[in-house]
Amino acid sequence: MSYGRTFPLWRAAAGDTWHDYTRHAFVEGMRDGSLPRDAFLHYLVQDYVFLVHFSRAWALAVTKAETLDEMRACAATVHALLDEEMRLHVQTCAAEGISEEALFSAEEAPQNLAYTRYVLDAGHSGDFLDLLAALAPCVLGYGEIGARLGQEAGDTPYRDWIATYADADYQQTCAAVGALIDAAAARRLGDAPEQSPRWPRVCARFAKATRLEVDFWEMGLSA
Ligand SMILES: Cc1ncc(CN)c(N)n1
Repeated sequence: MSYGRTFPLWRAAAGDTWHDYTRHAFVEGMRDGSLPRDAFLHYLVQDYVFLVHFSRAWALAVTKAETLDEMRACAATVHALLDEEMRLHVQTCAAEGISEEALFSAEEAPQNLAYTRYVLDAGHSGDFLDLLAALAPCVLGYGEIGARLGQEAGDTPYRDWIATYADADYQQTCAAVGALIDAAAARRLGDAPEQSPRWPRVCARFAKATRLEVDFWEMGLSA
C-alpha cells in the first residue's frame, strides 16, 4: 500500500526495520492461526492502553496543527481510534471475561510505555510534522498488515482482528492520514521535502517509532 507519496519514502528510509515490523512472527501467527491465545490476549489488553495514549497523541496533533483541514483530519483520527478501533478490543476481551474497567486500569508494559511516551514527546518537543512522523508507523503499518492478511489469511481464530484492519473504514483512515502527511510535509518542508535539511530528522522519527512497533510485538509474544 502506498497511502500517498511521503509514506513510501519514510518506509524505504526505515530499511529492514519496516519488514521486521510488518512481517513479525506475531503477525504471521495471526495469519496462519498458530499464535497462542494467551499471547494475543496479553497484546490486546496492552493495545487497549496503547490506544488510549495514542488517542491523546492525535489530540495533541489537533493543538499542533496550523490549518483547519489539519485539525479536522487529526480530530477524525481521534474519533476513529476511540469509537471504532477500540471496539475490537472491548468486544474481544468481553468475550474472554475481561471488562472494559480492567482494560482501562491494566498496568502498562515497559514497551508500551516507551512507545506511547516517545510519540507524545515527539509532539511536545517538535512540531506537527515531527509528531506525524512518529504517529505514522502505527496507523499505516496496521493498514498494510490488515490489507495483506485480508488477502492471505486462511482459517484463523484471528479473523476479527484482521477484518478490523482490512476493513474499508480503516483503509479510508489510512488514505486520509497519508494525504495529511503529504500536505503537512509540503507546507513545512517545501515541494521537494527530501531536499530539506529537516528530512533526515523526520525519517529518523519514523524509523524509531517503527522499531518500537517491533518491540511491541515482542512484548506480546513474551506472555
Ligand atoms: C501497537 C499498535 N500499533 C498500531 C496500531 C494500529 N492503530 C495499534 N492498534 N497498536
